[in-house]
Formats: sequence, structure tokens, C-alpha cells
Amino acid sequence: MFRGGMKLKERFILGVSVAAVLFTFLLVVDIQMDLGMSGHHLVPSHGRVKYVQEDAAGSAYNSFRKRFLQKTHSASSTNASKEVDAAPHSLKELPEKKPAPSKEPKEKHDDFSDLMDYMMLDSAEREKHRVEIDRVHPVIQKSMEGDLVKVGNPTIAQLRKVAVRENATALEKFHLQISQHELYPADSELVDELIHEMATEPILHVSQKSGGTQLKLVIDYPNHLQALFKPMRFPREQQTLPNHFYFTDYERHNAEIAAFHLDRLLGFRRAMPVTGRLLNMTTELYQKAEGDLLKTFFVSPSDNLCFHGKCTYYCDTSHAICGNPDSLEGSFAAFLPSNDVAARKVWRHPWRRSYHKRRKAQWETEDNYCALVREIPPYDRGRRLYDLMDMAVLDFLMGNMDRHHYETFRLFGNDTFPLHLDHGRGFGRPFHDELSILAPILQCCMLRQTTLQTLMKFHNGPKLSEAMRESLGRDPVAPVLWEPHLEALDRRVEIILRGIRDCLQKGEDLGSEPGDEDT
Ligand SMILES: Nc1ncnc2c1ncn2[C@@H]1O[C@H](COP(=O)(O)OP(=O)(O)OP(=O)(O)O)[C@@H](O)[C@H]1O
Ligand SMILES: [Mn+2]
Repeated sequence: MFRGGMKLKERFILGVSVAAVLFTFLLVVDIQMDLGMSGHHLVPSHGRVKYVQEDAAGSAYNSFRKRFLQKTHSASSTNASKEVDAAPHSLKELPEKKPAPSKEPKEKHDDFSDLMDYMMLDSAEREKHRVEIDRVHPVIQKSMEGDLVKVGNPTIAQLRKVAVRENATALEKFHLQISQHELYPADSELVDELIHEMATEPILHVSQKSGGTQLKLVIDYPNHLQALFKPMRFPREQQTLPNHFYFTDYERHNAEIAAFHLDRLLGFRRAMPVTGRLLNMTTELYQKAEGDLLKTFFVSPSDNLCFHGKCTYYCDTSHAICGNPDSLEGSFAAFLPSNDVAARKVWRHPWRRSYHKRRKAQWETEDNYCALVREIPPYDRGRRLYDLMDMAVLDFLMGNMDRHHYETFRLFGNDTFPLHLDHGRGFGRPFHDELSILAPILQCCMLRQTTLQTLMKFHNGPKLSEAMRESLGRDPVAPVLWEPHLEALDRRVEIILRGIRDCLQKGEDLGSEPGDEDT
């Protein structure tokens, strides 16, 4: 009797659990597809929008081939298409290309051991292979100029001949230790210190940052600590609106936080430290603002304190940033050194987009665009072109299409790293892999060996998503990313590896695929 009762109870609990799981599943599907069953839409202010669940790794490639690389292929009658047109030959060192991974969960893990084998080859063997696959330039750059040469890596303090004062603040110390090849060393304690200070120190003053298209505030703390603040505008689940161009997409504060962690995990260390923080709208913003910024504060119909600031995009009453009811989340990026400590040079990115509704950029139409770039200083020598490949890796992983310019510190000359700045438009479309962001890598067929090794490590070892989850878990506004963005990272790592494999394989022509030509 008693046992029978338990069974009934168990059955009941089981039934309820199954129903709950099913309901959650339906709700998730509903929200993803915006079918309207949940009765709540993610984008109420912009009406109903359908998101398309897209792109297995393979189909993403095909669409990229069609859009960008096919032209190169069809122009292969000119002999200027070596970069992407690898002629078919036999290949002894590398195993045959494995079938493209599909969405099937049972699919065998492709460990890319062929790439591992390649990295074991010595220079002579690599050279032989390069000739065999008919490539003009090496694909994977080991040591030498493309790699980070750490012999002689002077810091700003050394070059400017200033001693670091004992009582210098964390940000001053950070600025002075920036070196020719990285913003901070792998074991930097200053980064944690800075992050802690930006997240906890009292806010003394708030003003608007001039320049740039969207609202940004300069936050002043005690001891000359300064941060660049980007406010939260949307919940984490909000995706890029399908009809928004990358250049009109809203900036996401959490993308700035996540990009810093991603840059650090990839071993680049070219992004300034960023932390999340929950602010009190009244005491930490309204009461610390003045002048033009102060004039834009108002109380919304639902009694929340709001402001919109002054800027080119989305700085008006209908795009106000409001407290909920009185707290506001934001990203805080440590301020770069001022111009008198370390002036920066701004470079146009060779693979920048057109930033025009209808126009295409040169790299989208030019045959063999990479060969042109390779001729032009500073891309003709040293680390810079490899740095652009790293930047493409970072941007592809987070889906950032907004890389029009980049900056370097002048005092280091040309043989220095590009700063990874401005990632507010990353992490917008977790179900879409934007292959065109990989154009530099796929058109030039080149990557730094250290970057490849890092990607391989994350593909075969503990996943990048896990490392990010753990790293972001320490942020004050964790969870920083919506889960699908983390899953996208692992999928995209594999896509990059497949791109590099294609580059290393004979008979692999990124410019074409059988039956692909007329579509
Ligand atoms: N951490 C920082 N400290 C100081 N200045 C910064 C920092 N990050 C970026 N900047 C500067 O602020 C300017 C604007 O930043 P950002 O690119 O993030 O804004 P934006 O609105 O996205 O600009 P745009 O619309 O032109 O892309 C940049 O030119 C950069 O030089
Ligand atoms: Mn920007």
C-alpha cells in the first residue's frame, strides 16, 4: 500500500517534470522563432521580428564562397589568383580532408590532427609542402617576423624614461607597463586590481565622451582613475535586429565586457580591461553629471529615471537609457593613456566594410585583394598583417562586423600590436556565423602559429565556451553572455580551423565548389 503510493507519487512527479521540460522547450522555440505563443516579444519597441535559425558550419562556408570568393575563382584565367586558388596536387603529409561536420550530435569529433601534424613539420618540410600546394606565401607563420618577437619589448616607461612612482595608482602603473608587443603580460596582477577598482571605487564625476557615434560616458573616480562607460540598453537575449546594418546596430555593454575576456583568453592581450557594474542612476549618474548631459535626464511615465545624452545615433527621448527602477548596468573600460603619455595613430582597416547601404568595399570585389594589401606598408613586413588575422579571429568569434579603423601607439613605431578597441557591436547574432569577417584569413590564407595552437587547444581541450563561462563568471554583472553566444564560440572555432585546413590542402579551392557556380 505504502509502496504503491510512492510509485503513484513518483509517476506524478515524473509526469509533471516531463510536462515542464516540454513546456520550456516550446517556450524556447517560440522565443527563438518569435511565433508569438509566449505572448511576449523580445523587441516590443520595434514590432515583431522573425529571426532565422541558421547556418551549420558547412552552409556558412558555401554562402561565403558564393558571395566573396567565387569572383576570384572565375577570374582564375588571370594568373593573379594564387592566394585563394590552390591548384590540386597530391598530398602526402596531410590526410585527406574530412567531411564537414554537421549539426548531428553523434558526429565524430574532428580533432584536426592534420593541422597538428603540419605544425610538427620543420621549415624545409613546410617549404616543400607550400610549393606542392602551389601557394606563394606560407600559411602558418612560425616564429620569425609574423610571430611575436619578444626580444626587446620595451615598455612606455622605458621609452619615455620615466620611473614608476611607488605611490602611483593602478591605472598609472598599467599605462607605464604597456609594452611594444602587448598591453599587459599574461600574469599581470594590475589587470585584476584595475577591474576591482573600476567595479567598486566611488564615482566622482560623469561626462559625455565626445567622438564616436553612440553614447559613451567618461567616469572619474578618485586618484585619477578613469573609465569609459557604455550603458546597458537591452536584455542579454536581444539579438541584432535583422534589418539593422552592422553600422546602425546598437552597442551592447556586455559585448565590451565579453570581448576583453575573449581577447585575454586567446592570448592576444590587446584589449583594455573591462568590467561590468551596477550603478545607482540617481546617486552615481544624475548627481554626478552636469551641463549638457544633465539636461537630458528625465523621469519616464513609469517613474524611472532616464537620460539619453547627445550623440549621432540613438540619443533622443525614444532611445533613452532608463533605470530599473533606479539601477543601471554598464561596462567600464579602463581609460587609455592620454595623448601626452602615449599618443595613438589611427589606421584604416584594409578589410573595412563600405558603411553604405548599397556600396561594396574593395575587398568584396577585387580579385586577389590580399596580394594588394601585402604590398602596402605596414602590411608588407613585420607583424601587422598577422595581427589583422588575429583581429579577424577575435571579431569572427564574437560576430563583430564593425572594424573600420584600428589604433596603435606611436612611440612603438610600426612593429607593434594594434589595440583591440570598440567591441560594442559584437555578440549580436548567436545563430549566425558571419563568414565575411574571416575574409582576411580566407583571402590571404595566413595565420600565426600561436593563434592556431590556441584555437586547437580550445577545440580539443576544455572548450572556449567553458573558459569564457568561467572567466565571465567572475564579473559583477555575470552572467555576461546569453548561453547561445557561448555555444557559438565553439562552433566558430571549428569553422576557422576548417578554413585553415582548406588553405593547407591541395585541391581545396576556396573560390569554388562543384555545382556552386551558378547559384
Ligand atoms: N578605453 C578607452 N579609453 C579612452 N579612449 C577610448 C577607449 N576606448 C576607445 N576610446 C576612444 O574613443 C573613441 C570612440 O570609441 P568607440 O570606438 O568605442 O566608440 P564608437 O561610438 O563605437 O565609435 P565609432 O562609432 O566611431 O565606431 C575611439 O576613437 C577611441 O580612440
Ligand atoms: Mn564603433
